[in-house]
Amino acid sequence: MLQLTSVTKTFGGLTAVNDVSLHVPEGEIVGLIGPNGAGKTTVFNLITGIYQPDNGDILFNGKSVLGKYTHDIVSLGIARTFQTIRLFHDLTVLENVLSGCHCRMKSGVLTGMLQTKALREEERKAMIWSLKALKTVGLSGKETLIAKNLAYGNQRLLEIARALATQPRLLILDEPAGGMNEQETQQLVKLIMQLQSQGYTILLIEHDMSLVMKVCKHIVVLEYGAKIAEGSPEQIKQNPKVIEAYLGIEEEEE
Ligand SMILES: Nc1ncnc2c1ncn2[C@@H]1O[C@H](COP(=O)(O)OP(=O)(O)OP(=O)(O)O)[C@@H](O)[C@H]1O
Repeated sequence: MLQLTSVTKTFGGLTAVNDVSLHVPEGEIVGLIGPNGAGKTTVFNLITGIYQPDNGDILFNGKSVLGKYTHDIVSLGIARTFQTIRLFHDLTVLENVLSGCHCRMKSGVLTGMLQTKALREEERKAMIWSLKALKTVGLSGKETLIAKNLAYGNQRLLEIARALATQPRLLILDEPAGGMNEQETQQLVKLIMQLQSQGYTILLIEHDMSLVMKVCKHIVVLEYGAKIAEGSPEQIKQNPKVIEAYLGIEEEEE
């Protein structure tokens, strides 16, 4: 479904992503891990059109997304969440999810002013999708709450619901368990597996290794922008380069 081929991105003299190739097959959950500053979020920003690579190509369902605007990439079926929660904090839970439906609505300013039947039908569908997305992530009953008043873990789930409301085929999650407690993380594991069983393909950045090892079939490891390993959770756990990359960090922190 998603194929990155020899993708490189530099910022001034820094090579944030160095000749990275990775493949996310349809229906699978692929993990992207690596120490801080390894280039993981930059890879997400390249896939979603926030940055353009200096070299390489990014194909989604066989077609290059290079040069496309982020909103066009969302329309193609790629949705993401962010490492730092980016909600409309003063809007309700439901309004936040409805905002995700916007990319699927065709009505313009004129139909909006005229309140046409087509617009009302689109709004009805957006409402159905939004309620469905909230139900999927377990936030039914919280529709009228103001987003900023939700517990932190629920704000992360709301971000996932908003991403689902764009009706994606590929969901990319940037540290979805960040800041979650143990119980919230367990629920998240269940949700991610449930999303896969519903047909979503998932690419995941996560520092919580037990979550990554539980949900991912395939894991790609970056260090200093370059891919140093990839394989099954078992292969990754035993890979000397990966162990060294992570042990190196622990030693530095001591
Ligand atoms: N817009 C930018 N301008 C300059 N440097 C950047 C920019 N974005 C990222 N970088 C640098 O690129 C490198 C990779 O950053 P990136 O955020 O992709 O890493 P990461 O693996 O996601 O890290 P973390 O786990 O801490 O989120 C870092 O050295 C970072 O400082």
